[in-house]
Amino acid sequence: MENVIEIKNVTKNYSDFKLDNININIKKGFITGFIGPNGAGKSTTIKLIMNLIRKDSGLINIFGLDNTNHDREIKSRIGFVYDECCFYENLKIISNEKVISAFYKDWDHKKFISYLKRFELNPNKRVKRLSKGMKTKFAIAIALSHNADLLIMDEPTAGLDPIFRRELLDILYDLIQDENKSIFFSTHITSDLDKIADYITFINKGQIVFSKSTDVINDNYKIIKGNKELLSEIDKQYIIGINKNRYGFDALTTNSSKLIEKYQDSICIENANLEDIMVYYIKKGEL
Ligand SMILES: Nc1ncnc2c1ncn2[C@@H]1O[C@H](COP(=O)(O)OP(=O)(O)OP(=O)(O)O)[C@@H](O)[C@H]1O
Repeated sequence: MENVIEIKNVTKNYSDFKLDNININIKKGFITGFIGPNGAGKSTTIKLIMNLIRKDSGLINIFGLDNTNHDREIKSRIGFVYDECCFYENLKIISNEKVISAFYKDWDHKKFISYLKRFELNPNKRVKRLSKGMKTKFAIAIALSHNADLLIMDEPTAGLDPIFRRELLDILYDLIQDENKSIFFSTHITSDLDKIADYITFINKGQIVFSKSTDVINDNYKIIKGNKELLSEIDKQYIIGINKNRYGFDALTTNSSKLIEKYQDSICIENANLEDIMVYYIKKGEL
């Protein structure tokens, strides 16, 4: 399967943080969600992909091209949404379009106007007068209006109301039906990813915990529950993280079949969602 982004052995050092020799492959034609707790390194990774900061070592290829040597060419094919997007605050939305559209050879004015209507954004409003959510909608409208092959978004749904969030997920889902388009976005709202992501990359403390398809995740990650007696007995090699409570424990495992075989009726099993997986990996608990 073709990769649209390849991150190979990339390291970035800050005074009290290290993005530590990370490797990520983002598949062409799919939606990949990027998850991890605050300060895990998501924005740093995205800034490195977008060549906004300099890496200390490693390689980043986008569309098969080195992202530092082919900066302009690559960026013209990416729709990018992030918090510190640099629009012209004093200009109206429609005047921003005139400036920004010049950067993209495939700019589609009609599409942009239709997104403004759909997102209920007044083209004559100055950017500085937009609310946080409206600014994000404006950034999304821009990102969607130049026929980009790849959408990269850093927490695009933060600050959006649930109705628009749903609409955005529908737009992203429709977009990906064209198998040549790819989407990579970070979010803390893991339920959004439960709905639409094909792959998940999970980062913690500057290291990649895993990159897996959502099918593999759904099939393999389970929450098991048992009582206090079982807690002392259970084979800890099959447990990723554990949460003890008054009655016993619940724990994350990728080996539920082994545990069922061993403990049969003493445990009960539930599916784990992405939030469970993140929480149990990070708060591993005392095994
Ligand atoms: N310019 C910088 N100088 C020094 N440290 C930085 C700089 N930018 C980011 N960091 C540090 O890098 C670490 C990772 O930050 P990053 O913004 O990548 O995390 P994140 O996963 O996006 O977090 P969040 O979910 O809170 O947005 C943090 O400890 C942060 O303080």
